[in-house]
Amino acid sequence: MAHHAQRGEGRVDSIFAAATPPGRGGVAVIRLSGPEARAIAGRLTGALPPPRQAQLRAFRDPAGGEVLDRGIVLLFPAPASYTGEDVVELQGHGGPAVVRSLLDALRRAGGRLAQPGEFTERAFLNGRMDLSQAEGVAALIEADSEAARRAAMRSVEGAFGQRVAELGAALADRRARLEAGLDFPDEEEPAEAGQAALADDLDRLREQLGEIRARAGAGWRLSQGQRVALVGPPNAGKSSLLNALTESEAAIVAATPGTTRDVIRETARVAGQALELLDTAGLRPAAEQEEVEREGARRARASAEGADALLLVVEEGAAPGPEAEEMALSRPERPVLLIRNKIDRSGRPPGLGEEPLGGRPVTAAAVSAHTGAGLEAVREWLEASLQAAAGAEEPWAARERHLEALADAEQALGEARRLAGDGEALEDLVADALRRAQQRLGAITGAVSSEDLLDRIFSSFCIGK
Ligand SMILES: Nc1nc2c(ncn2[C@@H]2O[C@H](COP(=O)(O)OP(=O)(O)OP(=O)(O)O)[C@@H](O)[C@H]2O)c(=O)[nH]1
Ligand SMILES: [K+]
Ligand SMILES: [Mg+2]
Repeated sequence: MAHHAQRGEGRVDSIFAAATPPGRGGVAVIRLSGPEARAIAGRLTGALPPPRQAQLRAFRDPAGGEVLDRGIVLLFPAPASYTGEDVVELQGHGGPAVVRSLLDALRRAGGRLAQPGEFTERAFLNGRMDLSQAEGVAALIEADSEAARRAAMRSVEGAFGQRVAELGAALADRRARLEAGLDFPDEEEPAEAGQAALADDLDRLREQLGEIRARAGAGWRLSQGQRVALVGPPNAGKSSLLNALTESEAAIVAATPGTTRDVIRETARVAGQALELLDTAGLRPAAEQEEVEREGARRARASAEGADALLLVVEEGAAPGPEAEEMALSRPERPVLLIRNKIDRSGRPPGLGEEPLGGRPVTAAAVSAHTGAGLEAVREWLEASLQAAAGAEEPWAARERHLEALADAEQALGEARRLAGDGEALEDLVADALRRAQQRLGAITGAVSSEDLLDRIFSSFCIGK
């Protein structure tokens, strides 16, 4: 597989890529890494500057000597570079033709165009970072909110990987004790004492794992972006609210009930974070629905199902009706805001309050989609509820594969704990479950990894990283 040409037997080749995005800009950065990086760059620039010193050079065609561009050269010698190899950076003018000509010259000078994520993969293979940190780098680049950036930085700086590695080491210790027979030393010692100590230790380890899962889970949800659905009876003003909250004209608004049939999606920004707002068809009792309306209601239900929070919209003074109310309360843990719209007609002041809905209190907001009154309170409610729904303070940027590994480890530890609690001295089985948990944790940091796993991880990176 080309992606891993540098690994295994044989020599390591030297790779290059533009580190800045395609398009036009003031400066484009091209990076080279590998044992031949100095020689290859030197064929374009002549003598390289001393390490970490920026110097101006002409970038020449290695064959004809034509000056392709003029810019800054930087050398980062191995091992104290991003990849752990010799790295040379060329900073040229940020135009597509300039970048193309430099990349072509580097290829002819003996380099190979890097695969997506290949620089970071080399950093991992050379021990510059663990896998969770490498994936944190990808999360940092993908982050488009302040909260996601912070979570990614925590992972890049190694907090996630370190906690996972510490727990893995604790599991290894516990397993070593078991395998050495220290818990159940001889026939005279009552077996219950050893059993109880083992059970206590396993409880503690599971608690630590639970904390890690909570923080990784919260980070994963952050990276997913959250969805909020507008639901309610026809003509309540759902589409008007979608437009007002997203400052768009995405949804058709009309005085005719049943205007919205398809689900309309639009991005709203709340506290610097993008969330997806869904406008849905108005809901009436099934008996009154005609064919298209029924399909609209089905789509509304499906969208509401997966939403992280619901805005239940009614006209001020009206009831939501059983269909909308049932949908709003279908998942008790999910935040619901009851919106009383069109207060411009009654002159009621905007603001938040509390009202019973299906027997439990929910927050209610008095708003006007027309004047915008009360919409700030809706945004604040969204910010607070979605933060709470993400759970855990100080989340770590994490991917789905991390959550899977943590869930598997939790299952294995749970099994170990059950065996320990059974009162049977099944040391081998407990040790075996601990080993499985440890292995799954090792997959997060890369202590345990396979070529296949690395391929999947790094191929999702952008080129030049
Ligand atoms: N006075 C007043 N009228 C509003 C307000 N919001 C919406 N309307 C009007 O109410 C009617 C219905 O608005 P829509 O936004 O289409 O309502 P909807 O809930 O999306 O309706 P359906 O898609 O048919 O279910 C339109 O005539 C809107 O102009 C408001 O805040 N004040
Ligand atoms: K309407
Ligand atoms: Mg509508």
